[in-house]
Amino acid sequence: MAGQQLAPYKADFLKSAIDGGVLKFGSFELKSKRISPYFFNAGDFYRADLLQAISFAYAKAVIEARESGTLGEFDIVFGPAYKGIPLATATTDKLAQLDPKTYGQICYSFDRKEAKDHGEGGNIVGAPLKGKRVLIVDDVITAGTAKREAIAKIQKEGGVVAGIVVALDRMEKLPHPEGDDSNKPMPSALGELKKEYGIPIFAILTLDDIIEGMKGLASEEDIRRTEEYRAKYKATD
Ligand SMILES: O=P(O)(O)OC[C@H]1O[C@H](OP(=O)(O)OP(=O)(O)O)[C@H](O)[C@@H]1O
Ligand SMILES: O=C(O)c1cc(=O)[nH]c(=O)[nH]1
Repeated sequence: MAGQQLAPYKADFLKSAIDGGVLKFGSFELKSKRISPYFFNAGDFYRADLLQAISFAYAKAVIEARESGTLGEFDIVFGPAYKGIPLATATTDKLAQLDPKTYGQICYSFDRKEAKDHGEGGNIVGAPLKGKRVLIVDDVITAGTAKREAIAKIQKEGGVVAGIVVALDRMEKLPHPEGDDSNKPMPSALGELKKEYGIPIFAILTLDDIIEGMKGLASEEDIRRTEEYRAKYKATD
């Protein structure tokens, strides 16, 4: 059964992602330029029930991380443009709904990909980041490039990054300086970012969870190609 080993909220989330067609199979070029046989398109969580499912899963993951001590306190939920924007706003709302006492006053904000030069101007929409502890909510981590960009923007505004939560950790290694196809071992993007910035980074699902959850739902060919991809880009940690 899909996601049998997973916490119920993770298994429900995986089922929503598969049923909602968010998890796609084929050939996709990633931000890192790798060609992947699968793609997790968080932009497809556009129906109200799917948005509820994704925001519930993020909120549960955040609450769990706070309760276990993995994640410290935060003031703002930040969604990197573009796909992070609805994720961060919906998660803020869901956190306050699930635990109004703890999260009723948290705020959200997000960046613009291009600065606005009229009206209120600037790069950030929503709560000002200066002096605040900021939790980044994004869809997927692959090579960590988008996460580095988000951290730099937050720091430039005077915010302090408290952690990062994503829906999916693709468990991929960083690109090798000699070329991405060198087949040389490399550490994971997630692990290196954690070390470099000293912040918690956690995911609702990993690629391993997805492969397990695909069994019986996706074609044997899609599963085989995804497993081959995992073997090729698997990180050392
Ligand atoms: O480089 P990584 O941190 O591993 O993440 C990969 C990211 O790349 C994509 O975002 P993109 O910048 O393409 O923006 P989008 O949200 O507008 O799709 C995708 O949504 C992931 O968030
Ligand atoms: O690495 C990416 O660009 C990427 C991977 C993925 O599964 N989904 C996505 O939106 N982006």
